[in-house]
Amino acid sequence: MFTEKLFKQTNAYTKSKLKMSKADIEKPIIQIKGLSVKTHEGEILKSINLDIPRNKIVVLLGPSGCGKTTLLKSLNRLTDLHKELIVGGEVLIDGKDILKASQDLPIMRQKMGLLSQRPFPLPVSIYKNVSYGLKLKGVRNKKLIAHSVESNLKRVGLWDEVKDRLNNPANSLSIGQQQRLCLARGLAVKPTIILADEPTSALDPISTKTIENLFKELKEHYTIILVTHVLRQAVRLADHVVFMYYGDIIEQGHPDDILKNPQTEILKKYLIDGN
Ligand SMILES: Nc1ncnc2c1ncn2[C@@H]1O[C@H](COP(=O)(O)OP(=O)(O)OP(=O)(O)O)[C@@H](O)[C@H]1O
Repeated sequence: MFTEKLFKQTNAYTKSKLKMSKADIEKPIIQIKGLSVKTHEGEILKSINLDIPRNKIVVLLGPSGCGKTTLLKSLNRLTDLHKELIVGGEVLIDGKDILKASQDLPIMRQKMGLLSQRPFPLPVSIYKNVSYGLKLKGVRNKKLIAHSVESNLKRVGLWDEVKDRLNNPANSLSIGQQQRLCLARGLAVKPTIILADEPTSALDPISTKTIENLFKELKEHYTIILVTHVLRQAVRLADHVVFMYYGDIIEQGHPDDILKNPQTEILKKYLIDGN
């Protein structure tokens, strides 16, 4: 009985995906329509239109200050935390406009895992970091929680490294391990989208490669939106590249077109200078 329930819960996402028609799977998971973000001092995003395809890695590129992080923050309404930001337009996730105040924010945010430049583990144990989201959702079944902790730590390749010290504080891990722990914490609440803002910028090359390999595996089940300044990382990972400049999308498309055959002088210069 328990095994059956566990199976049902742990496979909920796969099943919901199987229920989707081919046409639904091919529809963009996110449609951004006329998204503008401004302050009283000026525009940060200038009426952006962008479709994010499902189960792909979409890379946001562009010089510092062009609005990449602001775009990511708009997708899970972290912009709400900055009262000075005035947000307009529509962000449709699976057809629902998440900018509408009536949306249930916590549920909407659960659909999105967030990885930042530096990992922010909670100041509790490794185990509690991964179980946190499920507990918040009201799950009390200890076997189910233990299964989730183990399977998500395995998924990010951390289980063998931490299985004998699950009760140690999360901040006893290396920065690379902490970043994978944060990814496991996010995956435990079964998001459909992962927002990653330069997630490897604080990591050593080996941890970076681990995260990159994970992203390649995870895109089978998740849509990943990745901000990076590392062009080689964009080449390695991107299915779709979006190049931004001063709050606008200048070019977007397949990495072979965007990175090897840029059409605008601005992008050509960026690819040469990296700025
Ligand atoms: N809350 C805010 N209030 C005022 N200006 C802001 C706010 N948030 C962002 N900005 C401004 O908006 C612009 C875009 O910032 P954003 O962080 O989105 O850029 P970015 O492309 O992610 O840059 P980087 O690559 O350096 O991280 C910057 O000029 C920034 O100073």
